[in-house]
Amino acid sequence: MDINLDYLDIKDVKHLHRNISAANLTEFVIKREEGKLSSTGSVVINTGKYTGRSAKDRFIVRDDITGDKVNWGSTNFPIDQDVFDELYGEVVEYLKEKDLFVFDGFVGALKEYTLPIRVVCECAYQALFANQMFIRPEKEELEGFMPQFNVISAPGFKAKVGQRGINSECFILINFSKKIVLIGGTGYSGEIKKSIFSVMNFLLPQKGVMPMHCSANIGKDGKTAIFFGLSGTGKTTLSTDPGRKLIGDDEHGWCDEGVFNFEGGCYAKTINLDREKEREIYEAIKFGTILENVVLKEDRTPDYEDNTYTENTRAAYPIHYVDNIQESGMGGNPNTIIFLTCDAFGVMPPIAKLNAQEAIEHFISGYTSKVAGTERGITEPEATFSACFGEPFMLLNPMVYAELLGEKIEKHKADVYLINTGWIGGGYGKGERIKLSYTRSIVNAAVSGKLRKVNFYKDSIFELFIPESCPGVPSEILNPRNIWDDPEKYDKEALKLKEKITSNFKKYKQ
Ligand SMILES: Nc1ncnc2c1ncn2[C@@H]1O[C@H](COP(=O)(O)OP(=O)(O)O)[C@@H](O)[C@H]1O
Ligand SMILES: C=C(OP(=O)(O)O)C(=O)O
Ligand SMILES: [Mn+2]
Repeated sequence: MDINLDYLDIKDVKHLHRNISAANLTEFVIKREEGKLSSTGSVVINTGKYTGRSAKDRFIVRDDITGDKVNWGSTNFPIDQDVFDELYGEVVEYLKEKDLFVFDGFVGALKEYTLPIRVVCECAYQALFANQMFIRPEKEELEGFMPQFNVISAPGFKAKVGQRGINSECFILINFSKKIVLIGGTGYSGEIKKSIFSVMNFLLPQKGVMPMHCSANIGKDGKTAIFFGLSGTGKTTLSTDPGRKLIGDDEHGWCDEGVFNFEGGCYAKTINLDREKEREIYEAIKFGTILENVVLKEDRTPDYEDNTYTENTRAAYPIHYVDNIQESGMGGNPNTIIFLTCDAFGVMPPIAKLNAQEAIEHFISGYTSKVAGTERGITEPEATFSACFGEPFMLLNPMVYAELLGEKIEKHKADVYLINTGWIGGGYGKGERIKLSYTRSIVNAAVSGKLRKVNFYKDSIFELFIPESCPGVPSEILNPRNIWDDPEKYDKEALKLKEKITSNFKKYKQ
C-alpha cells in the first residue's frame, strides 16, 4: 500500500516505511542506533535535551478557525501563519533524502468521533511510540486511508536561536487550517500524543462531546469511574487496577453514550517503579514497549531508580499489554468522578466528597502541583492551578468544558470525590507523600460505593466534607490536621492555600 506525502510537500523521501510492525520498528531502532534493547525486550531510547513537555514552545496558528475560539493566554500561544510556513518549509527541506516512518491510525474509540491521523516520523522509535499509543488500524482500514490530521515530528531539526515567532530550538505548532502539527527540536514523544489531544479538545466540544484529561476503568459491577488529574497525580497508576477493567490511562471523551478512550496505549511513569506496588505496569514493559530516558544497568536490566536523565522516565505500551482491559475502549456514563490532586503543602485531606456545585468549582480551579520532570524547568513539586486538571491541553475557555461537566454530573447523578495523592502531615520536604496503598484503598472505597454508607463532616478551613472512616485507611490520617506536629501551623498553611484557591477562582467569577 503505497502512499505519497506530496500533499504535505514532503518529497524525495529515501524510503517510506508505513505501518510496519513493532518488531520491524524495534529492529530499526537498534540498527539506526536510536536506542538499545533492554533485558525486558523493550527498547530504551534517550530523548536528548528535552525529557519533558516544553509547554512554552507550544503554539497554535491564529487563523479564521482558531482566532475567536481559542482561549489565548498563558497556555495557548498564538503564532502567525507565515511563521508556520517558514518553519514548515525548513523542516520539509530537512526531511529530504531521509528514511521516514509513518503511522496511520486513529484517535477516539467511538467511531462517530474518531479522527484518522497520520504521524510522519524522522525516528523509528517515535513511529513505534505512535503505533503503541494510538488506535492501531486493521489492515483493510489502511486502504484508501484519509488522514484528517497530520503530525510531522522531526526531533533532529532545530530552529535557529531568535527565529521569528518562537522561543527556542524546539517548537510544537498546531495548525487547524492545514490540519498539521509540526514538531521540531524535541525527541520527547509526549509532545506527539498531547498535541493530538489538544486537537481533540478543540474539535469535540463543538460536537457536544466533553474531552477530558482523565483515566477511566470499569468495575465488576459494570460501573465506570473516571480520574481527572494533571500529570503525576496518579491517573495511570490508579486506573491500572487488576480488579477493574482499564478503559484508558489519560485521554477520554464523554458523550451521551458514555465515555470512550482517545488512545490505544498507555504512557506510564517509571521512576521508582516497583513490581510489588505497580505490577501491571511493571509487567507491561516487554517487547514492543518503549522506555524513554530510563537508565540501563550493565546487564541491560532497567534501573528504575536512576534519575540521571530525568524524573520523568516513561514506558509507552499498547493497552492490551495490561491484563484486565475493556477491549472496546468504551464505558458507560460514569458513576464516580474522581479529581486527583497532588497537594505539595500537605494540607488537603486524602479524600473529600463534593456536591455538584463544589465539583464544578474545583474543576475550574484545578488546584494541584506540577511534579518534577513532566514539564521543563520543574524540579520539585510546585503549586499550580490548572483549569480542568489539564489547562495546557485545553484550547477553549475552561468554562466550555466546565459547563459540559456540570450538565453531565447533573444528568447522571455521579458521585464526585477529591482525592489528594500528594503530601500529608506536612508539605513537600517535611511530611510524606501519602502511601500508594492507602490511596488505592481510598479509591476502592469511592468507586465501590462503600463511602456512601459513611458519615462525613465539614472541615472548618476548606469546608470540604471528610469521611469519618474509610476501609483500609487509618482514620486519623483522613484529616491531615491530626497528623501535623503542630496543628496551629497546619491551620496557618491551610488558610494560606484556601486564600490562594479563593483568589484564583475570582478570575472565573466575573
Ligand atoms: N499515593 C499515591 N497515589 C498515586 N501515585 C503515587 C502515590 N504515591 C506515589 N505515587 C507515584 O506517583 C506517580 C503518579 O504518576 P502517574 O500515575 O503516571 O500520573 P499521571 O498518569 O496522572 O500523570 C507514579 O510514579 C506513582 O508511583
Ligand atoms: C504525558 C504527559 O501526561 P501525563 O503525565 O498526564 O501522562 C505529559 O504531560 O507530558
Ligand atoms: Mn499518565
